[in-house]
Amino acid sequence: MSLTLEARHLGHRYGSVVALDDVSFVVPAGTVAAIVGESGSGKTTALRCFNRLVTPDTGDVRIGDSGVESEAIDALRRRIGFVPQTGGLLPHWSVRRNVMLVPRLTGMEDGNTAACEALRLVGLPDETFGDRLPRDLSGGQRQRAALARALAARQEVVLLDEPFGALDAISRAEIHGVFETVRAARGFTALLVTHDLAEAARLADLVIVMRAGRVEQAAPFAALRDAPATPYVAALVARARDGARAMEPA
Ligand SMILES: Nc1ncnc2c1ncn2[C@@H]1O[C@H](COP(=O)(O)OP(=O)(O)OP(=O)(O)O)[C@@H](O)[C@H]1O
Repeated sequence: MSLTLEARHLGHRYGSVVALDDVSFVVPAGTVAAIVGESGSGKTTALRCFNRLVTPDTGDVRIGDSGVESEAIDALRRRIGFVPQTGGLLPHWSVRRNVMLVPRLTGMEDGNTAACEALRLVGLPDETFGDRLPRDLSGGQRQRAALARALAARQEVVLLDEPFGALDAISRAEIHGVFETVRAARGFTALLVTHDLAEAARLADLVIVMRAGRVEQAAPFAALRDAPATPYVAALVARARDGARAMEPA
């Protein structure tokens, strides 16, 4: 089973900076949504409302049928997979110990099996990679291990904050494939922050375009491309198209 995610009229300020200004969207159960937008548009702040790293000044966030405020913060964070920008693996712990963390904390009876399953899904079998330290992995492998950690307790909701941003184009393409495999196997609901519209188009069913703390448009990529709601969305799509052309061989 997977769960619907919903942001309802979120508002948030950091001092005088308005980070979120009446942000609403729905991510249907079992789908992937990407929040895209330029630096400072409020993407990370919106994402962090879902695991209560940020408490919005106004509005509320719901996962399934309940508001996130109604659940103890630790319990909430353990049932939501989270992949931060840097992966967030503990550097002195082996890959296996990192991936086992949440299954252990939640007392999962088959935690070991679940962790090994997650590692196999992301293409890092425990026999080969379990004993390694994060520094002994490539950047792409580290982010795969971070993805395995976020899924090891069979989480139904996954939040990803620019998880592939620091990778080169080849590792990115590889991990996109891994993400799609994992998604097909698990059927979670995911919210992904990225500044890359092409990545959003590939991985997400719904693309939420943010600008200056507001949602400009939330729609499947094809709808953004064919019927952009604002000149900003049209410009973003045109820029992504030009970028894709520049990558093609001459
Ligand atoms: N802890 C903070 N204190 C003060 N201002 C903050 C804080 N976190 C974010 N901001 C400001 O709030 C606005 C939105 O930030 P946020 O990180 O949500 O944007 P973003 O779209 O995720 O940006 P990026 O792509 O650069 O990560 C920005 O103007 C940022 O400078």
